[in-house]
Amino acid sequence: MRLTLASGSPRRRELLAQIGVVPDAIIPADIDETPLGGELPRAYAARLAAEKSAAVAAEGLVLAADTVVAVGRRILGKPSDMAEAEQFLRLLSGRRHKVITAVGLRAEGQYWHREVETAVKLKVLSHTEIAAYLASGEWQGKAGGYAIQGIGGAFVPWINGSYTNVVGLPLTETMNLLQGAGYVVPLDGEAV
Ligand SMILES: Cc1cn([C@H]2C[C@H](O)[C@@H](COP(=O)(O)OP(=O)(O)OP(=O)(O)O)O2)c(=O)[nH]c1=O
Repeated sequence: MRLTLASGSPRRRELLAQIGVVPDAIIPADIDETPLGGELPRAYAARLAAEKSAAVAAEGLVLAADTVVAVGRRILGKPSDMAEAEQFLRLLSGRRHKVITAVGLRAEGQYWHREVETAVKLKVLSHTEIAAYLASGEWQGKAGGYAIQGIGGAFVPWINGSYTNVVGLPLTETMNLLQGAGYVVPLDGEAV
């Protein structure tokens, strides 16, 4: 069965590769990521994953995902510039927050999806740490302005839930969606 990954995120491709899933095509979806008025983080992520999967026309299965950081009702997406990344890091400093990834899988006429939440705590960040992190550029393209899989990992003393969900694709749920749609993953019996 043909699988298209509707994502430009190298992390999503690498996470799939980690479980032996190699898409037949990778086509990033170009959609408007502006939240609707009053839209809650989980609903926003779910809507974007659905829109990304629908924006790519392909035979077979189309997989898409969207990751956001949620501080209460507030949605932190990818910072648009360094000033916004700084705002996000100041807000997240010393705080527990949620990282929500919505995964969507589309096949002709059908759509399956899961929204997964991981609780993450960031340590209290000093001005020096924030300045050095901003200078590293790692915040670019990362929801909430940090990357747990990078230097940002040093800011995270605690998580509760799926790690791969924070990096951008919850592998357990993604594998379940693929299996449910009849896609044969290596864990079904092929050599990994
Ligand atoms: C919190 C966090 C997010 N991220 C990333 C995962 C996502 O790639 C990104 C959130 O942006 P998304 O809009 O979910 O995805 P994307 O623009 O990177 O790719 P595409 O829409 O084409 O699939 O933040 C990390 O890599 N590490 C982290 O610790």
